[in-house]
Amino acid sequence: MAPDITPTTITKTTSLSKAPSLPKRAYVTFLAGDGDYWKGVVGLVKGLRKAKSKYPLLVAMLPDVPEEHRKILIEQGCILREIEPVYPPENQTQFAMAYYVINYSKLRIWEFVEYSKMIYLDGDIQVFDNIDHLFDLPDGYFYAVMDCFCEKTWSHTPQFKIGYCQQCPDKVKWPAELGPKPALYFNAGMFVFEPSLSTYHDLLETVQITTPTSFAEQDFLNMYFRDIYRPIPPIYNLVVAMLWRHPENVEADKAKVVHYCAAVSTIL
Ligand SMILES: O=c1ccn([C@@H]2O[C@H](COP(=O)(O)OP(=O)(O)O)[C@@H](O)[C@H]2O)c(=O)[nH]1
Ligand SMILES: OC[C@H]1O[C@H](O[C@@H]2[C@@H](O)[C@H](O)[C@@H](O)[C@H](O)[C@@H]2O)[C@H](O)[C@@H](O)[C@H]1O
Repeated sequence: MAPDITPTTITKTTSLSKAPSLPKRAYVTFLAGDGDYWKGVVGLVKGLRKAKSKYPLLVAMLPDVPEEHRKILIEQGCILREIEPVYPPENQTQFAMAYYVINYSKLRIWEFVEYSKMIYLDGDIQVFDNIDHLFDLPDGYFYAVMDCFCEKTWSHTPQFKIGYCQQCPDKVKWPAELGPKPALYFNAGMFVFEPSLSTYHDLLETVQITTPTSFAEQDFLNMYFRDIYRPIPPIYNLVVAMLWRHPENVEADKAKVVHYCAAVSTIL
C-alpha cells in the first residue's frame, strides 16, 4: 500500500507535550542550504514509496532552503518542518569536513514528539527495500549501524594511525597501552530513535557544554547514546566505502539502505 504522503504546508516545530495518540511513526531527514542535497531527498522519498513504506518522510529543514526546492519536496509528498540551526559552542575544532558544523541541527528532530518512533536517514541515502519493520524494534534503545574508521576522513584519529577498525577488530588489535578499546561507534547517517522533549532539551543543553570534535554531531550522538546504543546489521546503512574497505562484512545484494557518503576521490 502506497504510503499516505499527502502534500502539506510547512509547519513550524512547536513544543508539543507527548501527544496521547496512537503510536505515530515517520521517517525524517535533514536538509540545509540551496545546494543539491534536495535531489537526494527526492530520491529518498521516491525510494521509500517504491519500497511500499507505510510511513511519511518529514524533512527537517533550515530556513535557507529555497522556496523552489520546498515546492518540489511537497509535490513529492514530503512533510516539511522548518527548524532553527543548532550551533556547537565556539571552538577551535577542525571538523573532518568544515560544513559538518551545520549537522548539529539534526538534533532538532528529537522535538518531533507527535511521533513515538522515527527513523532518521541522511539525504545522501537511498532506500531499496522496505525497512518499516525497524519501527517494531524494542523501545528504550538507539539503533544504528557501526561505522568504519578506514576512510581518510579518520586520518587524525589513533584508530586510523594504527590501522584499527571496529569492522575487523582482530586484524590490528587495539594495543593495551592506548587504554580501553573505543566503544562501538555508529554512523549517524541512519538511526532509529524515539522523539522526547526531555531528551531534546538535555541534548541541546549537553551540546553547549561539550567540546566539539571532528565528526561533529556524529561524535556527540555516539557519546550521548553510548549506553543504549544497539548495533543493527550493515544492510540498513551500507556506507559505500565498506565495499572496498571491508568487503568481507558486506552482502551487497541484501543491502536495503545504501549510504553514498564516500569521498569521490576514494571511489576513483
Ligand atoms: O550542505 C548540506 C550538508 C548536509 N546536508 C544534510 O546533512 C546530511 C549529512 O551530511 P553529509 O551527507 O555531507 O554527511 P556524510 O554522511 O556524507 O558525511 C546530508 O545527507 C544532508 O541530508 C544538507 O542538507 N546540506
Ligand atoms: O557530521 C558528521 C557526519 O558523519 C557521518 O559521515 C561520515 C562518516 O560516515 C565517516 O565514517 C566517513 O568516513 C565519512 O566519509 C562520512 O562523511 C554521517 O554519515 C553524517 O550523517 C554526519 O553525521
